[in-house]
Amino acid sequence: MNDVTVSRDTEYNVSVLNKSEVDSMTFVLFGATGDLAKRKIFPALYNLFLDNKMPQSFSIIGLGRREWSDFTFKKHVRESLSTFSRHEINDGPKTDEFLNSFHYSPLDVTDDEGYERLLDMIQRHEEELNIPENRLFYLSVAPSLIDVITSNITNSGLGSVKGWKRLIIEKPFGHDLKSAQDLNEKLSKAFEESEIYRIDHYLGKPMVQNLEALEFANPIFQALWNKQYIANVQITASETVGVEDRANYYDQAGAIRDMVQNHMLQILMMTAMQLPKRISSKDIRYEKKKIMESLRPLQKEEVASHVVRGQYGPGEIQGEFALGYKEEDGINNFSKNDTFIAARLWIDDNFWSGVPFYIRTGKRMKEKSTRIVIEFKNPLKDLYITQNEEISPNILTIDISPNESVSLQLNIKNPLNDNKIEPVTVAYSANQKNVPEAYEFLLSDALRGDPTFFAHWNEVELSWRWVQPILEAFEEDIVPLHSYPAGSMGPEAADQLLEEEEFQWW
Ligand SMILES: NC(=O)C1=CN([C@@H]2O[C@H](COP(=O)(O)OP(=O)(O)OC[C@H]3O[C@@H](n4cnc5c(N)ncnc54)[C@H](OP(=O)(O)O)[C@@H]3O)[C@@H](O)[C@H]2O)C=CC1
Ligand SMILES: O=C1O[C@H](COP(=O)(O)O)[C@@H](O)[C@H](O)[C@H]1O
Repeated sequence: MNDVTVSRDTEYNVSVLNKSEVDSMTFVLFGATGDLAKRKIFPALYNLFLDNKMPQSFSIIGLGRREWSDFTFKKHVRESLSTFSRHEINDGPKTDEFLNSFHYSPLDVTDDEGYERLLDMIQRHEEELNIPENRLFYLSVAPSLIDVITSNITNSGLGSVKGWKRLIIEKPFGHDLKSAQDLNEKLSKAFEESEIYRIDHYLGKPMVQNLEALEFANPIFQALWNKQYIANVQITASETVGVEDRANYYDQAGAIRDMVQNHMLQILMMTAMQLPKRISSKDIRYEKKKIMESLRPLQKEEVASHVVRGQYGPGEIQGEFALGYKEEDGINNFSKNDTFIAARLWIDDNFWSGVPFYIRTGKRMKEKSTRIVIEFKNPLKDLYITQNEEISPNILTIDISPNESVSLQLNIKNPLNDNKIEPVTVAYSANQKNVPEAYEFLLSDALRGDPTFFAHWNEVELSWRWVQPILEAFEEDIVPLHSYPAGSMGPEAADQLLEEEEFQWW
C-alpha cells in the first residue's frame, strides 16, 4: 500500500534576532589555526553574522603557536569560509566587515607571560570598540592543554571581568570517570558550572532539538511516551567512514568513548526524559539527570550479557572495497579496539521500567544514519491473525541525520488486496534547504548565554559512571570482540541482543 508523505521543501526560515539580545563581546579562540576552527567554527560564526545573530560589536582573537600575521589569519579564515560555509561567501562589504573583526596573536599556551600580552590586546580592542568586558573563551585544542589554559586565564586576570565570562570546551571530556572528574575539578577553579559550555554537537542537531517539541506539541505522543505503550526504543548512529586519519586518537578511544559516553547517552536522555513543567534549561537538565540516575548500572561481570563490542574487518561499502580496521594506517595488527558497540539499557523509573533501550553505533557500517526508533506495544498481534495476516507494531521513526524526518507506521485495510490489514507509513520529511549546522545553533546559544543544549557536568559524570565498568571489562578482555564485515550493520551478536526479548532492529 502507498505511503503517505508530507514534505516541506522550503528555504530554512532563519528567525531574525534582535541584535541587542546578544551582548557585545570578545571571542577568544584557542586553537584558531586548527582543523575544527577551519571546518566548523569560522563558518558557523560567519553564518550567524549573515543571519544577524552576532552581537552589534565584537572582536574575534585567534590564537595558536604559528607565527601568523593578522593578514595571514584573515586570509586563512576567508579560505575556510569559501570551502565550508553554508551561506556562500560574498565579496561585498558584509564579508569585509566580518573579517575585520578577526585578529591574531601567536601564543604558546604553556608560556605564562604570553597571557599578559593577550590581556593587553583584548583590553585595547575592548576600548577601541567600546565593548564591555564580556569574554567568551573557546578551547579548540587538545584536552591536555585545557588545564594550563584555564589556570592562566585566572592567573593573568583575563578572567576577572566586569561583564560575563564563558568557556566553551570541546570533546573528549576525559578518558574515563577519574580523568573526567580531575578535569572538571580543575575547570571549576577557574569557571563556575554556569559559565561552562561543554559541546556535544549531537545536541545541536535540529532533530535532536526537536525531540522535546515532538512530545510537547503533540499530546498524542505525550500520552503514549511511557512503559504502558512503548515496547522498546532503539537508537542507532551508523557511519560508513572508518578510522580516517585519526588513528592515534581513535585507537585509544574506541566507539565506547567516541560515541557512546557522549552522543548516544545524550540522545537517550533527550528521548527518555519527562517533559518538565517549564521548558527552561535548568528544568530540562534536571530531567536529563534523573534519567541518568535511573539508568541501571552494569557490573563489570554483566557487561558481556548486555554489551556487544565489534571491530570491522575488510568488506565492501556501497560498491567500494574497504580495508579492515587492523589494516588501516596507524593501527597495529593486534588492536582490540572497538569500532562498534551495541548495548541494552534499562531505566528503572516509574515511566520506563521494563522497557529496553537499545543503542548501536559503529564505523564502516552499511549506511550513514542516525535514527531513533520507538516501537509501540502491540496487543493486537495475535487477535487479528486470519489468513496469515499479522498486525505490525506501530513504529515512530525519528531520522536525525543525514535525513531529517519523522514517520509513523500505522495499520490500514488495503481494499486492493482483499482488505488485508497492511502497514502504511505517514511521514514528514523536513527536507529543508540550507539548514544551519549544529555548530551554528550551539554557538548562537552560547553567545546568548543559553546552556540548554550543552552537557552539564552532572550528565557527563553520570555517563562516565555508567560507561566505566564497560571500559574495565574491555580492558580485562572479558567481553568477546566480534568481527563484522565493513558494509554490514555490525556483528550478529547485536541482533541476538534484541532477539532475547523477541525484538529486532528496525
Ligand atoms: N576536528 C574535528 O572535527 C573535531 C575536533 N574536536 C576537538 O577539538 C579540539 C581541536 O581539534 P582540532 O582542531 O582537530 O585539532 P588540531 O590538531 O587541528 O589543532 C590544534 C590546535 O591547537 C593549537 N595548539 C597546539 N598546541 C598548542 C600550544 N602549546 N599552544 C598554543 N596552541 C597550541 C594548534 O596551533 P598551532 O598548530 O598553531 O600550534 C592548533 O590550532 C580537540 O579537543 C578535538 O578533540 C572535537 C570534535 C571534532
Ligand atoms: O564526535 C564524533 O562524531 C562523528 C559523527 O558525527 P556526525 O555528526 O557525522 O554523525 C564521528 O565520526 C566521530 O568519530 C566522533 O568523534
